[in-house]
Amino acid sequence: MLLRVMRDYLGPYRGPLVVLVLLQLVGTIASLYLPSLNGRIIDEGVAKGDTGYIMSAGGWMLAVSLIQIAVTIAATYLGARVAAGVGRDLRAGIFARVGDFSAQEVSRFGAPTLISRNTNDVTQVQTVVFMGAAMMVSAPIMMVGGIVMALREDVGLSWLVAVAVPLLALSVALVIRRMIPNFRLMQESVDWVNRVLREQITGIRVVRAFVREDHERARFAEANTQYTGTALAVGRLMALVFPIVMVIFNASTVAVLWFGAQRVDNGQMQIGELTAFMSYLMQILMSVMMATFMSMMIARATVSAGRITEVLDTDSTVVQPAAPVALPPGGTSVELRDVVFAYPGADVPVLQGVSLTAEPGRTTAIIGSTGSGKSTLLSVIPRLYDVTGGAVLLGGVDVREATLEDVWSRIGLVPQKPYLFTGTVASNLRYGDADATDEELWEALRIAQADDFVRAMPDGLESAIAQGGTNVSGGQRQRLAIARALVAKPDVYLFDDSFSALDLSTDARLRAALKPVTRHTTVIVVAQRVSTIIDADHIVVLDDGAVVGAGTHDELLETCPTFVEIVESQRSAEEAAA
Ligand SMILES: Nc1ncnc2c1ncn2[C@@H]1O[C@H](COP(=O)(O)OP(=O)(O)OP(=O)(O)O)[C@@H](O)[C@H]1O
Repeated sequence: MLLRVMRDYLGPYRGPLVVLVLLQLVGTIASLYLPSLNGRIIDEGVAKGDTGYIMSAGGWMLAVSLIQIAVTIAATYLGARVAAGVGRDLRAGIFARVGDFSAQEVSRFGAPTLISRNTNDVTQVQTVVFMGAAMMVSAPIMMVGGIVMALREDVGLSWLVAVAVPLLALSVALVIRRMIPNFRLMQESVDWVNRVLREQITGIRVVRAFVREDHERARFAEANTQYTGTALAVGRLMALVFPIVMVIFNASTVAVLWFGAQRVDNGQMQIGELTAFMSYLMQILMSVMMATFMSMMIARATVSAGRITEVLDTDSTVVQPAAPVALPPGGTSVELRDVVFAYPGADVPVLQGVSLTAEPGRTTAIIGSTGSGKSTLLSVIPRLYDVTGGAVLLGGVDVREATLEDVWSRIGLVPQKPYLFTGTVASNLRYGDADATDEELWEALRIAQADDFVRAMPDGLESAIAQGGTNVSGGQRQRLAIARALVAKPDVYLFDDSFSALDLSTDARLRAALKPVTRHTTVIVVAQRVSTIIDADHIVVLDDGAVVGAGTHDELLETCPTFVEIVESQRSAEEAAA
Protein backbone atom coordinates (compact mmCIF):
# COMPACT_ATOMS: atom_id res chain seq x y z
CA MET A 1 0.00 0.00 0.00
CA LEU A 2 2.64 2.45 1.10
CA LEU A 3 4.79 1.48 -1.85
CA ARG A 4 1.96 2.20 -4.24
CA VAL A 5 1.22 5.58 -2.66
CA MET A 6 4.93 6.40 -2.80
CA ARG A 7 5.24 5.33 -6.42
CA ASP A 8 2.22 7.33 -7.47
CA TYR A 9 2.86 10.41 -5.41
CA LEU A 10 6.66 10.65 -5.34
CA GLY A 11 6.83 10.43 -9.12
CA PRO A 12 6.47 14.17 -9.74
CA TYR A 13 9.34 14.84 -7.31
CA ARG A 14 11.90 12.68 -9.10
CA GLY A 15 14.21 15.69 -9.71
CA PRO A 16 14.35 16.92 -6.08
CA LEU A 17 14.67 13.31 -4.90
CA VAL A 18 17.78 12.73 -7.01
CA VAL A 19 19.31 15.91 -5.59
CA LEU A 20 18.30 14.76 -2.13
CA VAL A 21 20.04 11.41 -2.57
CA LEU A 22 23.19 13.17 -3.77
CA LEU A 23 23.10 15.56 -0.81
CA GLN A 24 22.66 12.68 1.61
CA LEU A 25 25.51 10.86 -0.05
CA VAL A 26 27.84 13.85 0.36
CA GLY A 27 26.64 14.42 3.96
CA THR A 28 27.15 10.78 4.93
CA ILE A 29 30.60 10.58 3.36
CA ALA A 30 31.53 13.73 5.27
CA SER A 31 30.23 12.20 8.53
CA LEU A 32 32.20 9.05 7.87
CA TYR A 33 35.36 10.99 7.13
CA LEU A 34 35.36 13.08 10.31
CA PRO A 35 36.24 10.39 12.95
CA SER A 36 39.12 9.19 10.82
CA LEU A 37 40.46 12.76 10.56
CA ASN A 38 40.05 13.16 14.29
CA GLY A 39 42.01 9.95 14.87
CA ARG A 40 44.84 11.21 12.62
CA ILE A 41 45.01 14.48 14.55
CA ILE A 42 45.43 12.53 17.80
CA ASP A 43 47.95 10.05 16.43
CA GLU A 44 49.94 12.29 14.10
CA GLY A 45 49.44 15.68 15.73
CA VAL A 46 48.82 15.41 19.46
CA ALA A 47 50.92 12.30 20.12
CA LYS A 48 53.88 13.63 18.13
CA GLY A 49 53.42 17.28 19.11
CA ASP A 50 53.09 18.32 15.47
CA THR A 51 51.14 21.59 15.70
CA GLY A 52 51.37 22.15 11.97
CA TYR A 53 49.62 18.85 11.31
CA ILE A 54 46.96 19.66 13.90
CA MET A 55 46.33 23.02 12.23
CA SER A 56 46.13 21.67 8.68
CA ALA A 57 44.08 18.56 9.56
CA GLY A 58 41.91 20.71 11.88
CA GLY A 59 41.29 23.16 9.05
CA TRP A 60 40.39 20.29 6.77
CA MET A 61 38.05 18.94 9.45
CA LEU A 62 36.40 22.34 9.74
CA ALA A 63 35.88 22.48 5.99
CA VAL A 64 34.39 18.97 5.93
CA SER A 65 32.10 19.88 8.86
CA LEU A 66 30.94 23.02 7.05
CA ILE A 67 30.15 20.97 3.96
CA GLN A 68 28.29 18.49 6.12
CA ILE A 69 26.25 21.26 7.76
CA ALA A 70 25.43 22.86 4.42
CA VAL A 71 24.28 19.64 2.77
CA THR A 72 22.28 18.61 5.85
CA ILE A 73 20.44 21.93 5.85
CA ALA A 74 19.80 21.68 2.12
CA ALA A 75 18.66 18.05 2.39
CA THR A 76 16.32 18.81 5.29
CA TYR A 77 14.84 21.75 3.42
CA LEU A 78 14.36 19.72 0.27
CA GLY A 79 13.00 16.75 2.22
CA ALA A 80 10.48 18.99 3.98
CA ARG A 81 9.41 20.46 0.64
CA VAL A 82 8.96 17.07 -0.99
CA ALA A 83 7.09 15.73 2.07
CA ALA A 84 4.81 18.78 2.20
CA GLY A 85 4.22 18.47 -1.55
CA VAL A 86 3.32 14.79 -1.27
CA GLY A 87 0.96 15.64 1.62
CA ARG A 88 -0.67 18.38 -0.44
CA ASP A 89 -1.07 16.12 -3.48
CA LEU A 90 -2.51 13.28 -1.41
CA ARG A 91 -5.03 15.58 0.25
CA ALA A 92 -5.99 16.99 -3.14
CA GLY A 93 -6.29 13.43 -4.52
CA ILE A 94 -8.57 12.32 -1.69
CA PHE A 95 -10.60 15.52 -1.92
CA ALA A 96 -11.10 15.08 -5.66
CA ARG A 97 -12.07 11.44 -5.25
CA VAL A 98 -14.53 12.17 -2.45
CA GLY A 99 -15.94 14.99 -4.60
CA ASP A 100 -16.82 12.36 -7.21
CA PHE A 101 -18.48 10.06 -4.70
CA SER A 102 -22.21 9.57 -4.90
CA ALA A 103 -24.29 9.78 -1.73
CA GLN A 104 -23.83 6.01 -1.46
CA GLU A 105 -20.04 6.08 -1.03
CA VAL A 106 -20.17 9.07 1.30
CA SER A 107 -22.56 7.27 3.61
CA ARG A 108 -20.57 4.04 3.33
CA PHE A 109 -17.44 5.69 4.71
CA GLY A 110 -19.03 8.45 6.79
CA ALA A 111 -17.74 11.99 7.05
CA PRO A 112 -15.56 11.64 10.21
CA THR A 113 -13.33 8.90 8.80
CA LEU A 114 -13.05 10.68 5.45
CA ILE A 115 -11.87 13.76 7.30
CA SER A 116 -9.35 11.90 9.46
CA ARG A 117 -8.05 9.99 6.45
CA ASN A 118 -7.51 13.27 4.64
CA THR A 119 -5.75 14.86 7.61
CA ASN A 120 -4.28 12.49 10.18
CA ASP A 121 -3.47 9.60 7.82
CA VAL A 122 -1.95 11.89 5.23
CA THR A 123 0.22 13.37 8.00
CA GLN A 124 1.56 9.87 8.80
CA VAL A 125 2.56 9.34 5.19
CA GLN A 126 3.98 12.86 4.99
CA THR A 127 6.09 12.20 8.12
CA VAL A 128 7.50 9.00 6.68
CA VAL A 129 8.42 10.82 3.47
CA PHE A 130 10.21 13.49 5.50
CA MET A 131 12.01 10.97 7.68
CA GLY A 132 12.80 8.86 4.64
CA ALA A 133 14.24 11.88 2.89
CA ALA A 134 16.55 12.33 5.85
CA MET A 135 17.45 8.70 6.60
CA MET A 136 16.53 6.35 3.82
CA VAL A 137 19.80 6.79 1.99
CA SER A 138 22.08 7.92 4.78
CA ALA A 139 21.28 5.09 7.24
CA PRO A 140 22.42 2.18 5.02
CA ILE A 141 25.42 4.09 3.67
CA MET A 142 26.37 5.10 7.18
CA MET A 143 26.07 1.51 8.35
CA VAL A 144 28.08 -0.06 5.54
CA GLY A 145 30.52 2.85 5.36
CA GLY A 146 30.91 2.83 9.13
CA ILE A 147 31.74 -0.88 9.13
CA VAL A 148 34.32 -0.45 6.35
CA MET A 149 35.92 2.53 8.07
CA ALA A 150 35.91 0.80 11.46
CA LEU A 151 37.64 -2.24 9.95
CA ARG A 152 40.16 0.06 8.34
CA GLU A 153 40.97 1.45 11.78
CA ASP A 154 41.29 -1.92 13.45
CA VAL A 155 40.23 -5.39 12.35
CA GLY A 156 40.98 -6.85 15.76
CA LEU A 157 38.00 -5.14 17.38
CA SER A 158 35.56 -5.94 14.57
CA TRP A 159 33.89 -8.73 16.55
CA LEU A 160 32.47 -5.94 18.74
CA VAL A 161 30.55 -4.63 15.72
CA ALA A 162 29.34 -8.14 14.98
CA VAL A 163 27.93 -8.40 18.51
CA ALA A 164 26.57 -4.90 19.11
CA VAL A 165 24.78 -4.36 15.78
CA PRO A 166 22.55 -7.48 15.79
CA LEU A 167 21.93 -7.04 19.53
CA LEU A 168 20.64 -3.51 19.01
CA ALA A 169 18.70 -4.32 15.84
CA LEU A 170 17.04 -7.32 17.43
CA SER A 171 16.06 -5.70 20.71
CA VAL A 172 14.67 -2.53 19.10
CA ALA A 173 12.88 -4.56 16.42
CA LEU A 174 11.24 -6.74 19.09
CA VAL A 175 9.84 -3.70 20.87
CA ILE A 176 8.69 -2.09 17.64
CA ARG A 177 6.97 -5.27 16.53
CA ARG A 178 4.78 -5.04 19.58
CA MET A 179 3.83 -1.49 18.66
CA ILE A 180 2.56 -2.32 15.19
CA PRO A 181 -0.87 -3.78 16.09
CA ASN A 182 -1.59 -0.57 17.95
CA PHE A 183 -1.21 1.59 14.88
CA ARG A 184 -4.44 0.48 13.18
CA LEU A 185 -6.27 0.79 16.48
CA MET A 186 -4.84 4.28 16.88
CA GLN A 187 -6.17 5.47 13.50
CA GLU A 188 -9.54 3.88 14.22
CA SER A 189 -9.62 5.63 17.59
CA VAL A 190 -9.00 8.94 15.84
CA ASP A 191 -12.04 8.20 13.66
CA TRP A 192 -14.10 7.35 16.72
CA VAL A 193 -13.14 10.52 18.61
CA ASN A 194 -13.92 12.56 15.49
CA ARG A 195 -17.26 10.87 15.01
CA VAL A 196 -18.43 11.45 18.57
CA LEU A 197 -17.18 15.02 18.60
CA ARG A 198 -18.82 15.79 15.29
CA GLU A 199 -22.14 14.35 16.39
CA GLN A 200 -22.04 16.34 19.58
CA ILE A 201 -21.23 19.58 17.86
CA THR A 202 -23.94 19.18 15.22
CA GLY A 203 -26.46 17.84 17.67
CA ILE A 204 -25.62 20.22 20.51
CA ARG A 205 -29.17 21.58 20.74
CA VAL A 206 -30.67 18.12 21.03
CA VAL A 207 -28.08 17.15 23.62
CA ARG A 208 -29.00 20.22 25.70
CA ALA A 209 -32.73 19.90 25.18
CA PHE A 210 -32.71 16.33 26.41
CA VAL A 211 -30.19 17.05 29.17
CA ARG A 212 -27.91 14.36 27.77
CA GLU A 213 -24.62 16.13 28.47
CA ASP A 214 -23.52 13.46 30.93
CA HIS A 215 -24.36 10.67 28.53
CA GLU A 216 -22.50 12.42 25.72
CA ARG A 217 -19.57 13.18 27.99
CA ALA A 218 -19.37 9.47 28.84
CA ARG A 219 -19.57 8.55 25.16
CA PHE A 220 -16.73 10.93 24.36
CA ALA A 221 -14.74 9.72 27.36
CA GLU A 222 -15.02 6.15 26.11
CA ALA A 223 -13.66 7.06 22.68
CA ASN A 224 -11.04 9.32 24.23
CA THR A 225 -9.97 6.63 26.68
CA GLN A 226 -9.43 4.12 23.91
CA TYR A 227 -7.36 6.64 21.97
CA THR A 228 -5.37 7.56 25.07
CA GLY A 229 -4.92 3.90 26.00
CA THR A 230 -3.54 3.03 22.59
CA ALA A 231 -1.31 6.09 22.51
CA LEU A 232 -0.06 5.18 26.00
CA ALA A 233 0.63 1.59 24.96
CA VAL A 234 2.72 2.88 22.07
CA GLY A 235 4.31 5.46 24.35
CA ARG A 236 5.26 2.85 26.97
CA LEU A 237 6.93 0.68 24.35
CA MET A 238 8.63 3.74 22.97
CA ALA A 239 9.90 4.55 26.45
CA LEU A 240 11.56 1.13 26.49
CA VAL A 241 13.48 1.82 23.32
CA PHE A 242 15.61 4.65 24.69
CA PRO A 243 17.02 2.81 27.74
CA ILE A 244 17.73 -0.28 25.61
CA VAL A 245 19.58 1.84 23.08
CA MET A 246 21.51 3.67 25.78
CA VAL A 247 22.51 0.43 27.55
CA ILE A 248 23.79 -1.07 24.29
CA PHE A 249 25.54 2.18 23.29
CA ASN A 250 27.24 2.54 26.65
CA ALA A 251 28.11 -1.14 26.97
CA SER A 252 29.68 -0.94 23.50
CA THR A 253 31.71 2.12 24.52
CA VAL A 254 32.97 0.34 27.62
CA ALA A 255 33.77 -2.78 25.59
CA VAL A 256 35.65 -0.77 22.94
CA LEU A 257 37.65 1.02 25.66
CA TRP A 258 38.28 -2.22 27.58
CA PHE A 259 39.45 -4.30 24.68
CA GLY A 260 40.89 -1.37 22.74
CA ALA A 261 43.01 -0.33 25.74
CA GLN A 262 44.54 -3.80 25.81
CA ARG A 263 45.37 -3.56 22.14
CA VAL A 264 46.85 -0.08 22.59
CA ASP A 265 48.84 -1.45 25.50
CA ASN A 266 50.11 -4.28 23.32
CA GLY A 267 51.03 -1.81 20.61
CA GLN A 268 48.52 -3.24 18.15
CA MET A 269 46.56 -0.03 17.98
CA GLN A 270 47.00 3.72 18.46
CA ILE A 271 44.90 6.00 20.68
CA GLY A 272 43.57 7.92 17.66
CA GLU A 273 42.54 4.70 15.95
CA LEU A 274 40.72 3.68 19.12
CA THR A 275 38.86 7.02 19.22
CA ALA A 276 37.98 6.71 15.54
CA PHE A 277 36.85 3.11 15.97
CA MET A 278 34.59 4.16 18.83
CA SER A 279 33.07 6.96 16.74
CA TYR A 280 32.43 4.56 13.88
CA LEU A 281 30.79 2.04 16.14
CA MET A 282 28.52 4.80 17.43
CA GLN A 283 27.72 5.84 13.88
CA ILE A 284 26.91 2.26 12.94
CA LEU A 285 24.67 1.79 15.96
CA MET A 286 23.03 5.13 15.26
CA SER A 287 22.26 4.08 11.71
CA VAL A 288 20.84 0.75 12.92
CA MET A 289 18.61 2.66 15.30
CA MET A 290 17.52 5.03 12.54
CA ALA A 291 16.71 2.07 10.31
CA THR A 292 14.61 0.38 13.00
CA PHE A 293 12.79 3.62 13.77
CA MET A 294 12.23 4.09 10.12
CA SER A 295 10.67 0.65 9.93
CA MET A 296 8.34 1.63 12.77
CA MET A 297 7.32 4.78 10.95
CA ILE A 298 6.85 2.76 7.79
CA ALA A 299 4.62 0.28 9.62
CA ARG A 300 2.48 3.13 10.90
CA ALA A 301 2.36 4.86 7.54
CA THR A 302 1.44 1.56 5.86
CA VAL A 303 -1.73 1.41 7.93
CA SER A 304 -2.50 5.00 6.93
CA ALA A 305 -1.62 4.40 3.29
CA GLY A 306 -4.05 1.46 3.32
CA ARG A 307 -6.80 3.71 4.65
CA ILE A 308 -5.96 6.35 2.05
CA THR A 309 -5.90 3.95 -0.89
CA GLU A 310 -9.20 2.50 0.26
CA VAL A 311 -10.70 5.92 -0.45
CA LEU A 312 -8.70 6.49 -3.63
CA ASP A 313 -9.64 3.04 -4.98
CA THR A 314 -13.34 3.46 -4.35
CA ASP A 315 -15.11 4.25 -7.56
CA SER A 316 -18.31 6.17 -7.47
CA THR A 317 -21.31 4.03 -8.26
CA VAL A 318 -22.49 6.98 -10.33
CA VAL A 319 -20.23 6.85 -13.37
CA GLN A 320 -19.82 9.07 -16.38
CA PRO A 321 -20.92 7.45 -19.66
CA ALA A 322 -18.24 6.32 -22.10
CA ALA A 323 -19.99 7.97 -25.04
CA PRO A 324 -22.11 10.78 -23.62
CA VAL A 325 -25.26 11.95 -25.33
CA ALA A 326 -25.95 15.69 -25.16
CA LEU A 327 -29.24 16.65 -23.59
CA PRO A 328 -31.45 18.44 -26.12
CA PRO A 329 -31.59 22.22 -25.72
CA GLY A 330 -34.68 24.06 -24.54
CA GLY A 331 -37.33 22.87 -22.11
CA THR A 332 -36.39 19.65 -20.37
CA SER A 333 -39.05 17.14 -19.46
CA VAL A 334 -38.45 14.62 -16.69
CA GLU A 335 -39.67 11.09 -17.07
CA LEU A 336 -39.42 8.23 -14.63
CA ARG A 337 -39.96 4.94 -16.38
CA ASP A 338 -40.70 2.00 -14.10
CA VAL A 339 -38.14 3.20 -11.61
CA VAL A 340 -37.06 0.75 -8.95
CA PHE A 341 -34.57 1.77 -6.30
CA ALA A 342 -33.20 -0.04 -3.27
CA TYR A 343 -30.66 1.46 -0.90
CA PRO A 344 -27.47 -0.61 -0.70
CA GLY A 345 -27.93 -3.50 1.68
CA ALA A 346 -31.69 -3.07 1.90
CA ASP A 347 -33.86 -6.05 0.95
CA VAL A 348 -36.97 -4.13 0.00
CA PRO A 349 -36.81 -1.44 -2.69
CA VAL A 350 -37.85 2.04 -1.59
CA LEU A 351 -39.24 2.84 -5.05
CA GLN A 352 -41.20 0.09 -6.71
CA GLY A 353 -41.91 0.65 -10.38
CA VAL A 354 -42.57 4.39 -10.27
CA SER A 355 -43.56 5.98 -13.58
CA LEU A 356 -44.35 9.64 -14.06
CA THR A 357 -43.76 12.44 -16.54
CA ALA A 358 -43.19 16.07 -15.66
CA GLU A 359 -43.46 18.47 -18.56
CA PRO A 360 -41.95 21.95 -18.96
CA GLY A 361 -44.31 24.72 -17.94
CA ARG A 362 -46.17 22.44 -15.58
CA THR A 363 -45.88 21.82 -11.87
CA THR A 364 -45.85 18.20 -10.86
CA ALA A 365 -46.38 17.53 -7.19
CA ILE A 366 -45.50 14.42 -5.25
CA ILE A 367 -47.32 13.74 -2.04
CA GLY A 368 -47.30 10.80 0.29
CA SER A 369 -46.95 9.85 3.89
CA THR A 370 -43.60 10.16 5.61
CA GLY A 371 -41.13 7.49 4.51
CA SER A 372 -43.08 6.77 1.32
CA GLY A 373 -39.98 7.50 -0.80
CA LYS A 374 -40.55 11.07 -1.99
CA SER A 375 -37.02 12.36 -1.28
CA THR A 376 -35.55 9.19 -2.72
CA LEU A 377 -37.54 9.76 -5.89
CA LEU A 378 -36.12 13.28 -6.22
CA SER A 379 -32.57 12.13 -5.56
CA VAL A 380 -32.51 9.64 -8.44
CA ILE A 381 -33.31 12.43 -10.93
CA PRO A 382 -29.96 14.30 -10.62
CA ARG A 383 -28.17 10.95 -10.10
CA LEU A 384 -27.37 11.43 -6.43
CA TYR A 385 -28.16 7.72 -6.60
CA ASP A 386 -28.54 5.62 -9.72
CA VAL A 387 -31.79 3.71 -10.11
CA THR A 388 -31.55 -0.04 -9.61
CA GLY A 389 -34.26 -0.70 -12.20
CA GLY A 390 -36.03 1.26 -14.90
CA ALA A 391 -34.76 4.63 -16.08
CA VAL A 392 -34.85 8.37 -15.50
CA LEU A 393 -35.00 10.46 -18.66
CA LEU A 394 -34.24 14.15 -19.03
CA GLY A 395 -35.50 15.60 -22.29
CA GLY A 396 -35.93 12.02 -23.51
CA VAL A 397 -32.30 11.04 -22.74
CA ASP A 398 -31.45 8.51 -20.05
CA VAL A 399 -29.57 10.47 -17.37
CA ARG A 400 -26.93 7.73 -17.31
CA GLU A 401 -26.11 8.48 -20.95
CA ALA A 402 -25.48 12.19 -20.42
CA THR A 403 -22.50 13.68 -18.61
CA LEU A 404 -23.06 14.48 -14.96
CA GLU A 405 -22.26 18.13 -15.66
CA ASP A 406 -24.92 18.26 -18.35
CA VAL A 407 -27.48 16.70 -16.02
CA TRP A 408 -26.60 18.87 -13.05
CA SER A 409 -26.55 22.08 -15.06
CA ARG A 410 -30.18 21.43 -16.05
CA ILE A 411 -31.39 20.82 -12.52
CA GLY A 412 -31.91 23.16 -9.58
CA LEU A 413 -32.35 21.03 -6.48
CA VAL A 414 -33.55 22.48 -3.20
CA PRO A 415 -32.96 19.67 -0.72
CA GLN A 416 -35.14 18.92 2.26
CA LYS A 417 -32.35 19.99 4.56
CA PRO A 418 -30.68 22.79 2.62
CA TYR A 419 -27.04 23.47 3.33
CA LEU A 420 -25.48 26.91 3.25
CA PHE A 421 -21.74 27.44 3.13
CA THR A 422 -19.56 29.67 5.29
CA GLY A 423 -19.42 33.02 3.54
CA THR A 424 -22.01 35.65 2.77
CA VAL A 425 -25.58 35.66 1.49
CA ALA A 426 -24.22 36.70 -1.92
CA SER A 427 -21.49 34.04 -2.04
CA ASN A 428 -24.08 31.39 -1.25
CA LEU A 429 -26.49 32.63 -3.88
CA ARG A 430 -23.70 32.78 -6.46
CA TYR A 431 -23.23 29.03 -6.05
CA GLY A 432 -26.03 28.98 -8.58
CA ASP A 433 -24.26 31.32 -11.00
CA ALA A 434 -20.90 32.86 -10.20
CA ASP A 435 -21.50 35.75 -12.61
CA ALA A 436 -24.93 36.74 -11.35
CA THR A 437 -25.31 40.49 -10.77
CA ASP A 438 -26.57 41.94 -7.50
CA GLU A 439 -29.85 42.79 -9.26
CA GLU A 440 -30.30 39.17 -10.24
CA LEU A 441 -29.61 38.09 -6.66
CA TRP A 442 -32.21 40.54 -5.31
CA GLU A 443 -34.72 39.34 -7.89
CA ALA A 444 -34.19 35.71 -6.81
CA LEU A 445 -34.52 36.76 -3.18
CA ARG A 446 -37.73 38.65 -3.98
CA ILE A 447 -39.28 35.58 -5.61
CA ALA A 448 -38.11 33.35 -2.73
CA GLN A 449 -39.72 35.83 -0.27
CA ALA A 450 -36.30 36.35 1.27
CA ASP A 451 -35.59 39.94 0.22
CA ASP A 452 -37.16 41.48 3.33
CA PHE A 453 -35.08 39.64 5.86
CA VAL A 454 -31.88 39.92 3.83
CA ARG A 455 -32.46 43.67 3.57
CA ALA A 456 -32.93 43.76 7.33
CA MET A 457 -29.62 41.95 7.90
CA PRO A 458 -26.77 44.31 8.89
CA ASP A 459 -24.83 44.03 5.64
CA GLY A 460 -27.55 43.00 3.20
CA LEU A 461 -26.16 40.69 0.54
CA GLU A 462 -22.76 40.81 2.22
CA SER A 463 -24.09 39.60 5.58
CA ALA A 464 -22.17 36.67 6.98
CA ILE A 465 -23.53 33.14 6.82
CA ALA A 466 -22.12 30.66 9.32
CA GLN A 467 -21.14 27.12 8.41
CA GLY A 468 -24.26 25.17 7.45
CA GLY A 469 -26.33 28.34 7.64
CA THR A 470 -26.78 28.02 11.38
CA ASN A 471 -27.09 31.78 11.93
CA VAL A 472 -30.37 32.01 10.00
CA SER A 473 -33.67 30.37 10.86
CA GLY A 474 -34.84 27.13 9.26
CA GLY A 475 -37.40 28.99 7.13
CA GLN A 476 -34.85 31.63 6.11
CA ARG A 477 -32.40 28.91 5.17
CA GLN A 478 -35.03 27.25 3.00
CA ARG A 479 -35.81 30.51 1.24
CA LEU A 480 -32.11 31.26 0.65
CA ALA A 481 -31.73 27.78 -0.80
CA ILE A 482 -34.71 28.41 -3.10
CA ALA A 483 -33.16 31.74 -4.15
CA ARG A 484 -29.86 29.96 -4.83
CA ALA A 485 -31.63 27.54 -7.15
CA LEU A 486 -33.43 30.43 -8.85
CA VAL A 487 -30.14 32.24 -9.52
CA ALA A 488 -28.95 29.19 -11.49
CA LYS A 489 -31.98 29.47 -13.80
CA PRO A 490 -32.17 25.72 -14.43
CA ASP A 491 -34.58 23.91 -16.75
CA VAL A 492 -35.88 21.70 -13.98
CA TYR A 493 -36.64 22.65 -10.39
CA LEU A 494 -36.78 19.97 -7.74
CA PHE A 495 -38.22 21.28 -4.48
CA ASP A 496 -37.95 18.68 -1.73
CA ASP A 497 -40.39 19.75 0.93
CA SER A 498 -38.91 23.21 0.52
CA PHE A 499 -41.93 25.08 1.75
CA SER A 500 -42.49 23.10 4.92
CA ALA A 501 -40.85 25.61 7.24
CA LEU A 502 -42.84 28.52 5.78
CA ASP A 503 -46.09 29.77 7.21
CA LEU A 504 -49.13 29.33 4.99
CA SER A 505 -49.23 32.90 3.67
CA THR A 506 -45.48 33.03 2.84
CA ASP A 507 -45.87 29.63 1.18
CA ALA A 508 -48.74 30.98 -0.95
CA ARG A 509 -46.89 34.21 -1.87
CA LEU A 510 -43.78 32.24 -2.82
CA ARG A 511 -45.72 29.89 -5.06
CA ALA A 512 -47.46 32.85 -6.71
CA ALA A 513 -44.11 34.60 -7.32
CA LEU A 514 -42.61 31.39 -8.71
CA LYS A 515 -45.34 30.97 -11.31
CA PRO A 516 -44.15 33.53 -13.87
CA VAL A 517 -40.46 32.48 -13.68
CA THR A 518 -41.27 28.81 -14.05
CA ARG A 519 -43.51 29.32 -17.08
CA HIS A 520 -41.16 27.35 -19.31
CA THR A 521 -39.48 25.14 -16.76
CA THR A 522 -40.33 21.78 -15.29
CA VAL A 523 -41.16 21.96 -11.62
CA ILE A 524 -41.39 18.96 -9.34
CA VAL A 525 -42.51 19.71 -5.81
CA VAL A 526 -42.45 17.25 -2.96
CA ALA A 527 -44.75 18.31 -0.18
CA GLN A 528 -46.38 17.11 2.96
CA ARG A 529 -48.99 19.87 3.03
CA VAL A 530 -51.91 19.51 0.64
CA SER A 531 -52.32 23.31 0.52
CA THR A 532 -48.85 23.64 -1.03
CA ILE A 533 -49.76 21.51 -4.04
CA ILE A 534 -53.45 22.20 -4.35
CA ASP A 535 -53.07 24.05 -7.65
CA ALA A 536 -50.34 21.82 -9.14
CA ASP A 537 -51.03 20.71 -12.70
CA HIS A 538 -50.39 17.12 -11.86
CA ILE A 539 -50.23 15.38 -8.49
CA VAL A 540 -48.68 11.97 -7.97
CA VAL A 541 -49.56 10.11 -4.78
CA LEU A 542 -46.87 7.84 -3.45
CA ASP A 543 -47.47 5.12 -0.92
CA ASP A 544 -44.76 2.73 0.18
CA GLY A 545 -42.68 3.56 -2.88
CA ALA A 546 -45.44 2.93 -5.41
CA VAL A 547 -47.67 5.34 -7.30
CA VAL A 548 -51.21 4.85 -6.02
CA GLY A 549 -52.84 7.78 -7.75
CA ALA A 550 -52.18 10.58 -10.24
CA GLY A 551 -54.17 13.52 -11.51
CA THR A 552 -55.32 16.96 -10.41
CA HIS A 553 -56.44 17.70 -6.88
CA ASP A 554 -60.12 17.34 -7.80
CA GLU A 555 -59.58 14.18 -9.80
CA LEU A 556 -57.66 12.58 -6.96
CA LEU A 557 -60.40 13.40 -4.49
CA GLU A 558 -62.62 11.26 -6.68
CA THR A 559 -60.23 8.45 -7.51
CA CYS A 560 -57.54 8.03 -4.87
CA PRO A 561 -58.44 6.88 -1.35
CA THR A 562 -54.88 7.44 -0.09
CA PHE A 563 -55.07 11.08 -1.24
CA VAL A 564 -58.46 11.51 0.39
CA GLU A 565 -57.01 10.06 3.58
CA ILE A 566 -54.12 12.57 3.53
CA VAL A 567 -56.48 15.47 2.84
CA GLU A 568 -58.81 14.43 5.60
CA SER A 569 -56.09 13.85 8.14
CA GLN A 570 -54.75 17.34 7.48
CA ARG A 571 -58.21 18.89 7.59
CA SER A 572 -58.95 17.25 10.93
CA ALA A 573 -55.56 18.37 12.23
CA GLU A 574 -56.41 21.96 11.21
CA GLU A 575 -59.83 21.73 12.78
CA ALA A 576 -58.33 20.36 15.96
CA ALA A 577 -55.86 23.25 15.99
CA ALA A 578 -58.63 25.80 15.35
N1 LIG B 1 -29.56 6.73 2.94
C1 LIG B 1 -30.48 5.80 3.18
N2 LIG B 1 -30.10 4.53 3.37
C2 LIG B 1 -31.02 3.56 3.61
N3 LIG B 1 -32.35 3.77 3.65
C3 LIG B 1 -32.79 5.01 3.47
C4 LIG B 1 -31.88 6.10 3.21
N4 LIG B 1 -32.61 7.23 3.08
C5 LIG B 1 -33.90 6.87 3.22
N5 LIG B 1 -34.01 5.55 3.45
C6 LIG B 1 -35.26 4.79 3.62
O1 LIG B 1 -36.05 4.97 2.46
C7 LIG B 1 -37.40 5.17 2.79
C8 LIG B 1 -37.93 6.42 2.08
O2 LIG B 1 -37.25 7.54 2.54
P1 LIG B 1 -37.49 8.98 1.93
O3 LIG B 1 -36.57 9.94 2.62
O4 LIG B 1 -37.39 8.91 0.46
O5 LIG B 1 -39.00 9.23 2.34
P2 LIG B 1 -39.85 10.56 2.25
O6 LIG B 1 -41.15 10.16 1.64
O7 LIG B 1 -39.12 11.65 1.59
O8 LIG B 1 -40.07 10.88 3.77
P3 LIG B 1 -40.27 12.31 4.48
O9 LIG B 1 -41.53 12.85 3.99
O10 LIG B 1 -40.33 11.93 5.93
O11 LIG B 1 -39.09 13.11 4.11
C9 LIG B 1 -37.49 5.26 4.29
O12 LIG B 1 -38.07 4.06 4.75
C10 LIG B 1 -36.08 5.36 4.76
O13 LIG B 1 -35.89 4.59 5.91
